[in-house]
Amino acid sequence: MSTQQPTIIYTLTDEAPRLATASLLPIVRAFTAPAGINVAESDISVAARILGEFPEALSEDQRVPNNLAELGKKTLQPDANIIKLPNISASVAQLMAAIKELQDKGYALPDFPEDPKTDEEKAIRARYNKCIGSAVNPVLREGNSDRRAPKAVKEYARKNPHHMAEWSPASRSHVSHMHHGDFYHGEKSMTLDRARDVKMELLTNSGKTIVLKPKVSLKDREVIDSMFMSKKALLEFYERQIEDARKTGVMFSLHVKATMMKVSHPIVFGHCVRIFYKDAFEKHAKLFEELGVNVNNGMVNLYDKLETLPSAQREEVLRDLHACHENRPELAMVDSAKGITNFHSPNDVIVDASMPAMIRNGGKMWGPDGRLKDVKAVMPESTFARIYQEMINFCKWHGAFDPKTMGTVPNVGLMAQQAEEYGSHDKTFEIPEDGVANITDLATGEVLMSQNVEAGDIWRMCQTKDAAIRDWVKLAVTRARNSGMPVVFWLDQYRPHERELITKVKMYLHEHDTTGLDIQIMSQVRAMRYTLERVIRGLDTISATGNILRDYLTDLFPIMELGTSAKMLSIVPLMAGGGMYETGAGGSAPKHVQQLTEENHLRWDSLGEFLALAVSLEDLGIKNNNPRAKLLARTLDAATGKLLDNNKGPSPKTGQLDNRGSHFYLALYWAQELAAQTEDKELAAHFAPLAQVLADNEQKIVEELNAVQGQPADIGGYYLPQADKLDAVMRPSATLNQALQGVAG
Ligand SMILES: NC(=O)C1=CN([C@@H]2O[C@H](COP(=O)(O)OP(=O)(O)OC[C@H]3O[C@@H](n4cnc5c(N)ncnc54)[C@H](OP(=O)(O)O)[C@@H]3O)[C@@H](O)[C@H]2O)C=CC1
Ligand SMILES: O=C(O)CCC(=O)C(=O)O
Ligand SMILES: [Mg+2]
Repeated sequence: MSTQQPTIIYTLTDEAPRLATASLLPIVRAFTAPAGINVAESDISVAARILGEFPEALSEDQRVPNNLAELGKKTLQPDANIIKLPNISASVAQLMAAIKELQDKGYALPDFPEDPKTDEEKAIRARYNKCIGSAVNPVLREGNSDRRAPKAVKEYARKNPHHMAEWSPASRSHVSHMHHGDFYHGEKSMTLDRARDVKMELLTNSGKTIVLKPKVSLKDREVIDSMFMSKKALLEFYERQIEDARKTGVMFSLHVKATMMKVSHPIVFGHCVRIFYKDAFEKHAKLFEELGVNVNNGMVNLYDKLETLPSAQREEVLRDLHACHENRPELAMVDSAKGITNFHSPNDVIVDASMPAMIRNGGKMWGPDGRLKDVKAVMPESTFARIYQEMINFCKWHGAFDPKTMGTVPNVGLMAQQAEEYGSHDKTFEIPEDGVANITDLATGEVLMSQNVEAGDIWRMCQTKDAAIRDWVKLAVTRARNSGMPVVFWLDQYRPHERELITKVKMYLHEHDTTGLDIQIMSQVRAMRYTLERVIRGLDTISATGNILRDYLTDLFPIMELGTSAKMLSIVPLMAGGGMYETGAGGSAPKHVQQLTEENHLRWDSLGEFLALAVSLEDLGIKNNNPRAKLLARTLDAATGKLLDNNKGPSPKTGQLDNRGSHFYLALYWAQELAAQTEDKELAAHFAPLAQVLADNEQKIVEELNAVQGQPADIGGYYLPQADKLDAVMRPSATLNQALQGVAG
């Protein structure tokens, strides 16, 4: 690869997007190569990240570079142009499954130490921990977030509205959150007066000093927060909510984000499971301890451990677990046919996607009997849970949203430089003993923030850099100016962290010409109400939010407006000048892989990839003064519009056009657009034969693509599919493959 050649880095990730890439990337390359644009790959899948972490365990030919670290460095360079597909943020159970698959494939990785004791085990565990949870996004997102539905997509949704279930004012569904003892209520926050190095330490009531984090380097004007969740308050809260659900006869459902909040939320999740099955956990406490059961990783962890017991003993435990259900409410199900509950695995129910799905379903979730029912959605942390209750209230009063008429709510989200919760993982601790948790200046000994905590409380520190906040305000103003939409900063003056942000937002707004712009600051609940009042009148409102609400709102509104967040344009203008173009705002759709392996149908919609590629090309065109890149971007957008108009997106049903078929149509329309344009005759001539051959063979290609469906497909692995098998499954049309090869020359 010449260093002069403009390059787009396309990430290889996991699950459905990885499968889709096997089909789409050859098409992308066929179109970009004639314009002199190189498309490089960077494999940041969980499998590649694991392998990259343990080079010494692998033979020479098995070793892979640490792509994530390389890509992280790239985001700091002004010429970065990265297309980032969603990746698995792995739970412990997923990580263990991935390790097992790799070991079975001959990679001599060490076993995952579930309960590390020796120094060696602890060191291995620390390395594996780097691969758990949201390990990619905080590293790559060196910019704030701009997520919106492009005009064509919104228009399409208005003309082709997805199904929205009805909302009844009599619905008993609601959100339950803590009213004291959670992160919101105990938060302290401050803006630094200068750069400082601090430590996090616990002074126990028994007189010990435990240094939990020896050094955190903080920058001048950075906002830091110290907050804790009381274990006692959390357990009481769960007990009360479980009992309330039982008494009132609604289903119980827990919604957390154990993937992104990889340290705190598995603990929060585990407490709920143990309280729900309290009697069985008390009775078998010793046995569970011996087995090393850890339901922070879900009930699946317990079931797996029980497999090692003699059958009589196992049956007894299972009977006792079942008996708990007598005195407990029904649990919402992930898969009622298979008996998989919300407690099975902490990565099955992820709040950003799970709450919108429930609201779209008229406030209902699936029950154990396979019926949709009203539900108590339990989200312990009140900070953000309240927005969902506000939306539910609104739906009960006004009925379901109407995708035909509703306005749009784009988001400008603060996330750069590991803002807020993103950077908190290595500063989150389960408190071992009662005491005082201090953040102390290393040089002066000054205690900056102090909390009284008890054993089992979760204490954490968050950081938000001044430069990131300043850039976020700028992005919000730019978006307001470019779109003509009002902006609401969702900030709560009663929350200490957000009070600090309000001061900075007001200050940095003065750096911009805001004449004629409508920019307001409102607490979350008011912001939601205000936005929804506009939404039902067809009015658009930009939400400018912190990191968690960025995540929540960019699934919530798109799922109401478009049926899915996969159709979002998701741009990260990198602070160093480059660009990262994410594909959609959703995840990696694990259920789609199952359908592919069972029925050879991939319902993944690559619209997010199409949109991302167009802005990536446009950016490349502008920054490199490359007219061909700009032309590719324009024609790709036109092709995507045509694809929407002609309804050539993938169908969820096996036997109909799927992901691969939609890629074919994109190629056809893109080639036709390029052949038809007159500003670059050479490129037109280059693509005319492809346009012709694809059009002539449309029926044949679609038949070839559809004919393979209905049978199981073997891709040679889940976390590390086998390249040749993946290729064969995802590129089954010889006619299409030949045509693409022809254009590549
Ligand atoms: N940017 C990133 O890296 C992100 C990664 N994740 C990770 O993804 C994994 C799965 O997360 P989960 O919470 O289940 O959320 P997902 O968004 O993956 O799945 C929820 C549902 O959304 C629908 N969906 C999402 N994307 C598409 C698409 N492109 N085409 C069609 N339908 C789509 C599917 O609905 P249906 O089943 O009805 O087809 C899917 O089942 C987790 O490991 C999570 O951590 C999550 C969010 C962002
Ligand atoms: O990083 C993650 O784990 C998920 C991110 C996510 O859901 C999002 O950015 O919308
Ligand atoms: Mg999300």
